[in-house]
Amino acid sequence: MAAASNPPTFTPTPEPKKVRIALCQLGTTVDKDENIKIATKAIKEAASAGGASLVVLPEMWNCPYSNDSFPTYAEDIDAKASPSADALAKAAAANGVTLVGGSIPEKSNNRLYNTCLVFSREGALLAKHRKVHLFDIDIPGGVTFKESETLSPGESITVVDTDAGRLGIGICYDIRFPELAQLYAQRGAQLIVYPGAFNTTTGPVHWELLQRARAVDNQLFVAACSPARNPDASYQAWGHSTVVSPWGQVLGTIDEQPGIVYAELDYAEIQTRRLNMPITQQKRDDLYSLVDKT
Ligand SMILES: NC(=O)CC(=O)C(=O)O
Repeated sequence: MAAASNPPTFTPTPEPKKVRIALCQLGTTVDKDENIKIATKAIKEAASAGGASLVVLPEMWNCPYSNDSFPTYAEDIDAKASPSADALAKAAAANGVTLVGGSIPEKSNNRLYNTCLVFSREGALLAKHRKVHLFDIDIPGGVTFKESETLSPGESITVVDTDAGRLGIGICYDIRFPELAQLYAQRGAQLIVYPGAFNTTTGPVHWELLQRARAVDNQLFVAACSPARNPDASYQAWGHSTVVSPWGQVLGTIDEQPGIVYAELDYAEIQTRRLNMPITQQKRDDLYSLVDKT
């Protein structure tokens, strides 16, 4: 039997617990300051009225989703010149929530990235994930988009321990790559969070399907948070922010309008599903394996 080239077992996860998650499906405008206000208000509502301890924002929540916008709305996070990051840190601390801050265009060393920031309940920056797989597609009669015209891909993957569990982070198109989710599962992620903005061509067919597939393949929770649809925008977001259980059940979802989706995540379900159906022990490392190159 050939030796497996990567560890066959899961990294131990933090203690199972229950977490109330809120996905804020924000309506974005062309006005960045206004978008920051909208996001701040939604985080407050999710924490106070909604009782969430984990709050998630959508992909590119501070700007329109377009290659024209990314360079002009981009902020330098490392240089601490980021009003959006500052607002997120403050909102996480003011409301005492773990915050997966969707994504914003980031500028760094003459490059642009599609970047997600994760903050602790105290407002400390815990992780920064740059979208690894850029969204370059051309579907005639449907949607054509080429993020690589303006953006560069991230070069690392992100698993982060938070008060709301061990989270794997991906951004939108990253969800289409099952190996990434599998690596996150191997590293003990309990929940994979995908800020994302599918569209009216791919969304109806693939959005929920991919979330349920990643959840069932890896027997963990998946949450994907979209912007609301703006009829005036050049890119028509699908909306439908959704939370899925390790059994592939939709725990919460919404249509394309602005709103907040809530769900209870009971992390004990992960262990139950893996005990009941031990696919990670049953996989054939002698026939195939996933290579972790990070
Ligand atoms: N916007 C994306 O990154 C991905 C998307 O819309 C799709 O995969 O479809």
